Amino acid sequence: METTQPTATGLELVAAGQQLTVRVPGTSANLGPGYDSLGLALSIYDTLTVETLTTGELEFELSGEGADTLPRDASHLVVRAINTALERLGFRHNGLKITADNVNPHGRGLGSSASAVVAAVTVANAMVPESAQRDREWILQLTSEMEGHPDNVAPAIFGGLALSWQDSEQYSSTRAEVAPSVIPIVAVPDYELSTETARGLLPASIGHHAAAMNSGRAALLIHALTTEPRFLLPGTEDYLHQSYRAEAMRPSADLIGALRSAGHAAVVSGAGPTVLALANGVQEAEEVSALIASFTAGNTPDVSWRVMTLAVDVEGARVELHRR
Ligand SMILES: Nc1ncnc2c1ncn2[C@@H]1O[C@H](COP(=O)(O)OP(=O)(O)O)[C@@H](O)[C@H]1O
Ligand SMILES: N[C@@H](CCOP(=O)(O)O)C(=O)O
Repeated sequence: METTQPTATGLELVAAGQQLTVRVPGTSANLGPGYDSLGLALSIYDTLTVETLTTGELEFELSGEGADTLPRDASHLVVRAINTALERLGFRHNGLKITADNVNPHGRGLGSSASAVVAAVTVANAMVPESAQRDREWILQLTSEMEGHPDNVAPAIFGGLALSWQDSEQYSSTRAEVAPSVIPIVAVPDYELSTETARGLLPASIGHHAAAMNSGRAALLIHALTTEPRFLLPGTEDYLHQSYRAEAMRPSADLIGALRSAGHAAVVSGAGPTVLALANGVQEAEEVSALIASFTAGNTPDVSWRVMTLAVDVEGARVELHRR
């Protein structure tokens, strides 16, 4: 336990004795050509419960992913995000108990940090009196600022397929409905790659030809995901980021190459190194899983993979319990 001292000047104290639980989906961003703009909410959930205390202390009960490595003090991402959100709302707390059960693997390209800040800001917003609470657009704005890009936080907040964009410092997002036959399959390797490192591998600019090619594929991808999934393979071709990052995730890049050569729409999930395949129907999903198993057994013997057939989450972040 450590004593916390959030900035006190002019801030109101939130009511003590509150307990709030939020369940937040993991997300896969980019989906190939949708760099920093497209993201899909996935049926893999972290659960965060926050209790407001009167002791001025921070208490932690962490289980699952990161339980052994995450800090148990004010530097914990969830505490930092709660403090920032409360301050923006004009409030502060006098101690918190954080209980987190994390399922989403960290540093793998499934938006774990985005899910953590969305959960934290959603909880902070629910902690203040109703008259001071803000809407989900405000949560989108603040969490996009924290992450530096909106493509993971938007689907984590709203669920489904999020199409996000930025005007100067203003972030916006809208949602599209994914065709019911589309099945996401993820292959999560045992090695990590931080988003910050992966972003550092990208060039400062790209040529007009690549930009034009990417625009066409991004437009096609929306149509493929929502209306005609038979176009998923060409729709997931990317010209902006994957090739620059491939050397930092060679086993994942090789698996993507094998899946695409066999006709399956496979991409780097977020900044990697998880591989996301988008199958059109159950039969293709089974073929994808079988190909992942045989390819990884024969070609990436030093890497162990966790393969999950998931669903598209359509709810987004949900406050499940709200007691005062
Ligand atoms: N639930 C969480 N609670 C606290 N910190 C988290 C949580 N999830 C992620 N993080 C932090 O974010 C880092 C991973 O972020 P990042 O490199 O962006 O990868 P990812 O693709 O998983 O979002 C973790 O190493 C950890 O420091
Ligand atoms: N558009 C971002 C997405 C990062 O996603 P993450 O799940 O790896 O955090 C990027 O490609 O850098």
